[in-house]
Amino acid sequence: MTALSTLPPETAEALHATREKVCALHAELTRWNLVTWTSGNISERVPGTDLIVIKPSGVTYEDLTPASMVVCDLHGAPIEDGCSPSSDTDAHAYVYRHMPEVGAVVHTHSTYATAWAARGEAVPCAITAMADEFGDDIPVGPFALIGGDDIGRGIVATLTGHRSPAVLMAQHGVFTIGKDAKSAVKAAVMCEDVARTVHLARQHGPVHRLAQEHIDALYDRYQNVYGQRKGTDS
Ligand SMILES: O=C(CO)[C@@H](O)[C@@H](O)COP(=O)(O)O
Repeated sequence: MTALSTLPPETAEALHATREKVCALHAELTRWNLVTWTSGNISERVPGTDLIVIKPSGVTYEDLTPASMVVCDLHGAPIEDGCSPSSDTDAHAYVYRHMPEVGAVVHTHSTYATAWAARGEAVPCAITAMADEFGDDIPVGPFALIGGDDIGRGIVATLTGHRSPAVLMAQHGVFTIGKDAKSAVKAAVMCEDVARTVHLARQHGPVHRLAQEHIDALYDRYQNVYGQRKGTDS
């Protein structure tokens, strides 16, 4: 068990900043009604290290603090004594080991998206907001019991080579990935938003997937043109 005090100063500083950020972003899961009680969790890589920070298991959101965020290696083992890491840590860690481009992982049981997961049905890319953020349908991954690599393996198998940053794990809930925790949280927020919209639309009639050429054009615009140019004050 490595004592955090033995880490180089720059690593300790990066770790502290990541703990602060990951703790603060958990408030976005409750703000957008994506979680109930202690469900859900966020993790992020600590820059320049083979460490991650993840939510402690079973701690209510109002009791989360930066210091309670658990520091683990890429196999999900805590590197110091303290809180027990999320029960989904194995899944997060598997994603980090097999998708090096992923900087953060989020897990929720958000209502509408989890209803699609309960049916094992992908959310069809039927609205422009889906094309913007997901660039495709939101896919379904296989059901897997918690603990071990099965959930993580299903996430990686489903999202590798897929434009969507979100996957609906069958009969379980949502996992999203991103370059950083804010991106992965945004994907979770948008996943629930579009799952609700398409669900409500389908209650009153069929929904139709957008033409692929339109999905591609919308995705390219949103990912590469939308918003403020990088580096401009906004
Ligand atoms: O979905 C599961 C397990 O897969 C929940 O227990 C999870 O959302 C919350 O667990 P943690 O409190 O992070 O251990």
